[in-house]
Amino acid sequence: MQVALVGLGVMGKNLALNLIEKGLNLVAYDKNPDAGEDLLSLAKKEGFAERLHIVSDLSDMVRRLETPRSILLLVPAGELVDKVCSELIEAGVDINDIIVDCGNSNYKDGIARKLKYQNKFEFATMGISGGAEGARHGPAMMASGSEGGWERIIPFFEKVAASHNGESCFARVGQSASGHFVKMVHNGIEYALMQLIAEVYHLLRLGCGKSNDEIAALFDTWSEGELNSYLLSISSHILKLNSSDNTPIVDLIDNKVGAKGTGLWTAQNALELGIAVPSLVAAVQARHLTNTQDTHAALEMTYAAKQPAKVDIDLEELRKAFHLASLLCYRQGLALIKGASRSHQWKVDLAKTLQTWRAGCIIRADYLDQIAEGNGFIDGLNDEVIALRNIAADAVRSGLAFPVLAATQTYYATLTTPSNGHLVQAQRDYFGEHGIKTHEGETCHLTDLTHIDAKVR
Ligand SMILES: NC(=O)C1=CN([C@@H]2O[C@H](COP(=O)(O)OP(=O)(O)OC[C@H]3O[C@@H](n4cnc5c(N)ncnc54)[C@H](OP(=O)(O)O)[C@@H]3O)[C@@H](O)[C@H]2O)C=CC1
Ligand SMILES: O=C(CO)[C@H](O)[C@H](O)COP(=O)(O)O
Repeated sequence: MQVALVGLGVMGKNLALNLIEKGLNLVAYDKNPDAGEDLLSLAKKEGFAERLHIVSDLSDMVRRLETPRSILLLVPAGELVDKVCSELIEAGVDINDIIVDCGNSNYKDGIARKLKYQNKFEFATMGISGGAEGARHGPAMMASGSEGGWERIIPFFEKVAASHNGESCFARVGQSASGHFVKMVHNGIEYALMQLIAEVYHLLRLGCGKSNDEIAALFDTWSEGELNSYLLSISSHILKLNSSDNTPIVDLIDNKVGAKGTGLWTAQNALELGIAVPSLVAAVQARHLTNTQDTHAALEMTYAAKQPAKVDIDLEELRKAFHLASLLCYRQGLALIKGASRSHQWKVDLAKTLQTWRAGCIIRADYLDQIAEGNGFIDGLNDEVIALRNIAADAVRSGLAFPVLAATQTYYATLTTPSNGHLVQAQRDYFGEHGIKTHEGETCHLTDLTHIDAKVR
């Protein structure tokens, strides 16, 4: 089988090597000729360059491909995707060809492009996760759509993707551009889990005065049990890295955090759909706050100045709190996918979605077994509930900032304790005559239930 790949950066180069290694013939192009040369020399070194053909323009690529053509794009999201699509039309792709956008594109752009290109070629979308290592050795692949062109390439993607217990982490999760929506939410969860780990680190380092090595050792102990996850493992590894003069690498890094858009889109979509994902939103805003010039988060860049320990944390309680908080981040993401699927009629299969996250991707974790068992995956975690409450309280008492930990504890409490919406309903009706709904389900006004002599002015 033969496919083409446009964009040979971090993801494209590594996916290209993976594709060739698995037996595919690849025609590859990047606007930067050095990227093609670099890929060719890597493929030579690994001994499978005979299945790789680097081209220096898209017309040559289109000419060389067997028809119907299958072309993958791994270029930065946004206008560049349309630019490459236009160039490919110019180069001669036709209605029988499939072009799969594999970047982190906004799913709304995917829906628009499907319509825009419907008479030119088949436009399909697929989210990929796993970074450079995943792309090289087996990423998670979240595809969608029911187009005919997929049938040609699916058997191959199933082999190229990571696998978990012998099952591929490639799936067409639902209809339309739902694959990109699922990848977007994957990243929203990713932001929240990264921030949560950073907050646990923060509490231990500044709150309890532990060293990077001690925290790394604790993370390693946790990884030996049910908390084993890719993000926890890389965090421990990072904490153990030292510069040549033995300074911990983390202490040399500025604390302003960038973002490319998927976390923000997750928050925006959740707000638009009316689905609560407070931990995911808090993680996006935590990044924003690191970039706000006049906050301490931005000004006090490093941990170099030693601060005295302020809180006494029970480490077993911290482990349990971290466990429940992590599960709750996935719960929010899955609720968002479910709600969006219902609104857009995408028929997203959550079991297939979770299957794509089992290996290869950034949010892979052993406790996904627990999540895959179904909706009740946070039921019965009574000790963890108490632990989350106690740790959140300890954290707040330290005076340091824990946006995701606090939001997650509040999220759980909101799910499981009485709400105070009745007073807010009454306030809205008092000033704006918006109406209230009673326990009996009757819609009326405060003035239907009581006589109000004179309203507060
Ligand atoms: N890095 C990651 O961990 C992940 C990234 N993604 C997504 O995958 C996509 C690619 O990401 P990544 O590989 O990191 O990005 P890179 O910036 O490393 O690579 C993009 C490549 O596309 C090339 N390119 C740009 N414009 C064109 C064009 N018009 N024609 C051909 N090639 C072009 C770039 O060339 P040049 O450098 O000369 O501009 C570059 O080599 C993005 O959408 C990203 O969000 C998804 C999952 C993980
Ligand atoms: O998709 C990814 C991982 O799954 C990319 O690494 C992405 O760039 C991460 O998002 P951000 O750059 O906003 O942190």
